[in-house]
Amino acid sequence: MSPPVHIPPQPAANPGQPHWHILGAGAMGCLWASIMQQHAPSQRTTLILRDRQAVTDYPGAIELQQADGSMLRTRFPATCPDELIVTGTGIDNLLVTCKAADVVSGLSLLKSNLAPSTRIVLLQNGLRTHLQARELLPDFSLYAISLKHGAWLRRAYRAVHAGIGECWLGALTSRARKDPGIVDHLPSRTMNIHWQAQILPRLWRKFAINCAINGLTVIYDCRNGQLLDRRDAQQHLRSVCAEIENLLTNLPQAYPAPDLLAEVTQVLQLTAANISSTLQDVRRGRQTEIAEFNGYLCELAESVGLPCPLNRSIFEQVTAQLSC
Ligand SMILES: NC(=O)C1=CN([C@@H]2O[C@H](COP(=O)(O)OP(=O)(O)OC[C@H]3O[C@@H](n4cnc5c(N)ncnc54)[C@H](OP(=O)(O)O)[C@@H]3O)[C@@H](O)[C@H]2O)C=CC1
Ligand SMILES: CC(C)(CO)C(=O)C(=O)O
Repeated sequence: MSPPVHIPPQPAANPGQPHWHILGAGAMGCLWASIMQQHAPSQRTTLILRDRQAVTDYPGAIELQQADGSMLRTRFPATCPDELIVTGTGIDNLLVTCKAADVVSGLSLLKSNLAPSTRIVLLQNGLRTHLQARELLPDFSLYAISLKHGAWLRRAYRAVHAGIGECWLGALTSRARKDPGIVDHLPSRTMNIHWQAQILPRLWRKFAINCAINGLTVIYDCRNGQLLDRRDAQQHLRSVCAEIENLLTNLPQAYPAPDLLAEVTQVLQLTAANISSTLQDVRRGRQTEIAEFNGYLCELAESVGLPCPLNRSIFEQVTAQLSC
């Protein structure tokens, strides 16, 4: 492995340069912080960790193994919501990289540090969080990124950029729609970020893909590609995709997902060696995002009387894994 490349310490406050705060320094937070600082060394990036104890334990730097195997070691200052609230620090740009279940509570905590002009970018999988955040902050500059990059943590603050993909960035509120220039303040080349005028259809499509894949990888306890190798899993996948397609065609607020099985098959081939995020969470005994995938789909379906037995069964089986 090559020796780490050290990025110099952060510059002092520079009014001409954006200052990004990153909420949640897990796999995605470490990846984006490192790439953002590499992309624009004169900008400042501050990590927002969960609490004061996390700030005390933080080693002062993040190491990222990049997709080409090279290592990047970058120093970042860290803070936590408590400190930001007590000091009344204003946040100009916020990248939200915690899990979906933590987004609304995290944004609510930081509300006094945010102004309508604050650019807030969500990059969670799922959909519910985006809709809830939009309800919480309707007049703010709120964006969403749908991404095909993969990252995981070797241990705390040691991330691996496992799969290079693309990202689509779009507005969730009308204020954000007026500022597509945000893409220039993000590492658009390294992360392959494209501005997407209509982000919701893309979020729905990714949601459908996560509903089809993630839970099944837990049920069959396998890497993504193995869902295509096992006859029982393949048959299950086919039926689940058909149920999701039917639900999304009939749910009033949804965007239909035509040819879902074909796209899911392609994703499984491209990510064959990956362990899905949900299976990784189950193996580590961590809360999964299954409630945001099949759980949310069932809530939507059942609220209008649409049957969803396969998705309900996936939701229940995955949830049961963590409670036993
Ligand atoms: N990893 C991947 O390859 C991909 C991830 N995504 C999406 O990105 C999101 C993040 O995923 P990932 O990085 O893997 O998740 P991780 O669990 O690795 O990271 C989440 C981090 O957020 C922290 N956190 C939670 N709440 C707060 C809070 N209130 N204040 C500060 N920090 C907080 C967690 O801290 P603690 O450890 O204390 O809980 C944890 O460090 C998910 O929604 C996922 O679906 C999308 C595509 C790919
Ligand atoms: C598309 C997929 C399944 C790739 O692993 C993913 O997004 C995840 O693991 O959450």
